[in-house]
Amino acid sequence: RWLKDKKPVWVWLTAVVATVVAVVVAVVLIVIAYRMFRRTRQVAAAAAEEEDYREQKMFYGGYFAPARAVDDPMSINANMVRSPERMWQSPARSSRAPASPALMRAVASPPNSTRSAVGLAERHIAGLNRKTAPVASPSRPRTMNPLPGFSPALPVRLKEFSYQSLAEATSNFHKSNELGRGRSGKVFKGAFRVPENVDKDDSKIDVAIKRFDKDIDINQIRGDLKRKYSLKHRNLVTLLGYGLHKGRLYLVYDLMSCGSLDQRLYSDVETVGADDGQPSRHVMSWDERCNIIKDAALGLYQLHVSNAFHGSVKASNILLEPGREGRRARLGDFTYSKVAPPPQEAWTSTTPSLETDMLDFGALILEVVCGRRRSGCGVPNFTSLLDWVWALHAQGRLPAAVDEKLAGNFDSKHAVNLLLVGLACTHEPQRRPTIDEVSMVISGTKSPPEVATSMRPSREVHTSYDEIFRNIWSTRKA
Ligand SMILES: Nc1ncnc2c1ncn2[C@@H]1O[C@H](COP(=O)(O)OP(=O)(O)OP(=O)(O)O)[C@@H](O)[C@H]1O
Repeated sequence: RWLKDKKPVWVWLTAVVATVVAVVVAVVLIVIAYRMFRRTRQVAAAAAEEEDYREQKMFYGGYFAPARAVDDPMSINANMVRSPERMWQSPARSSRAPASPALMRAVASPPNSTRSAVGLAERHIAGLNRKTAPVASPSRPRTMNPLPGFSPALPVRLKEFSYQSLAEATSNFHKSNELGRGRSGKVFKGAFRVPENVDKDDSKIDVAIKRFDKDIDINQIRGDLKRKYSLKHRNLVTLLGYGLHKGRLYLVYDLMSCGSLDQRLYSDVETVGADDGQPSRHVMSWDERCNIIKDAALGLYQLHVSNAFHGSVKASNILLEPGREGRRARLGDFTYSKVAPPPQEAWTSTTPSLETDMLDFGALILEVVCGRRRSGCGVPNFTSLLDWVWALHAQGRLPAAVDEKLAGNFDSKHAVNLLLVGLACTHEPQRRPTIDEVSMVISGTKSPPEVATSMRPSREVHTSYDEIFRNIWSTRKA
């Protein structure tokens, strides 16, 4: 109609200018909205971090004190950081890949550098003391890595407990307080009284106390405890303290009220929380499984960037607690004894190291996705879960590995990604992905690696560290 009306040129010009202005205004508004959204997210993340640090500062009302100045046992592990273009690609990649020059400079910087976990903690606490704003403060530490949801750990000073206080906390290690049994001892539920909080709600601190068996050689762990520090992190079960009595070692940990992953994953009957007291059927949901894998990955990432390895990543060492949206997980049962793996010349594919952690973590991912144990997986003709999943992968039927109890209620693309990254962790050591790579696949910020069916590793490489550890343990006992 406009054309027919033969409007004068100035009308056309005005229309064009108005359109351009409208588009520019729209773009500006979108940019402003996006920046505000990002800013809100940053503030929320900073507030969560702030909360973490505040909690750390007042760690159980001062009963377990946060560390302030320590000989930093934690420094960024240069070997963990690689440039993105090198990820997945280099078959001949050295497991001790050289760090980027920037990182090498950071690592070479003086002790108490702001890049160490301790430095970060101290700077942060100092920042809090000055009541600085969460985001704007120049003294606030930056998170060390780009993983979504990750914040660095803080050091915690270990407390030494007398046998008397440990016995009192557990009613003399009464059977009714027993939480579980591992290869090296029993774990009991306990509670310490906090004298300064007698009239308050938090007058008791619930803990889990691991009592090592009498015949366990505790020298390695005892040496480890000389460091007197542990880590507090939302994805690690903090070691709070220890006790020694008549050659027996006791370790005191955060109590994780929902027990361990193996107890929940492999039992689909649950009495806890049933309204009528009758056992209720409960299958761990897909979202909960994804959260647990993510939490465990962030916990392991914290250890690996701290130059430590775990050495026993398995479902019984993933401990659970209630979260806002289902249970959340923490990686438990680690000590500092595993800081600084042996020199490279001394490595074999099975020497406990960051790489064996990755093998175990890959097996853990498969266990959670498939809802089956890594050995004795319950599939006819297969004992090893890894063998079964590799076989399905060879047939192009990976989704069939997902736990059938989920009755199809899962995101099949994400499930396949998890299975692929789990399989990639079972490659020979130097080709296994690192925990930062795995974490990115888990959080969906990176695609999984190519896993050709021909890449299936030899059986020796399949050997879980757990089995090796059992052998070492029995040799030691002998
Ligand atoms: N902090 C904790 N909070 C709650 N329960 C715990 C805690 N630590 C351990 N447990 C329970 O105690 C059980 C035994 O733990 P423990 O660490 O001794 O054994 P493990 O990891 O199975 O074997 P090991 O460490 O000897 O190889 C766990 O499976 C878990 O159910």
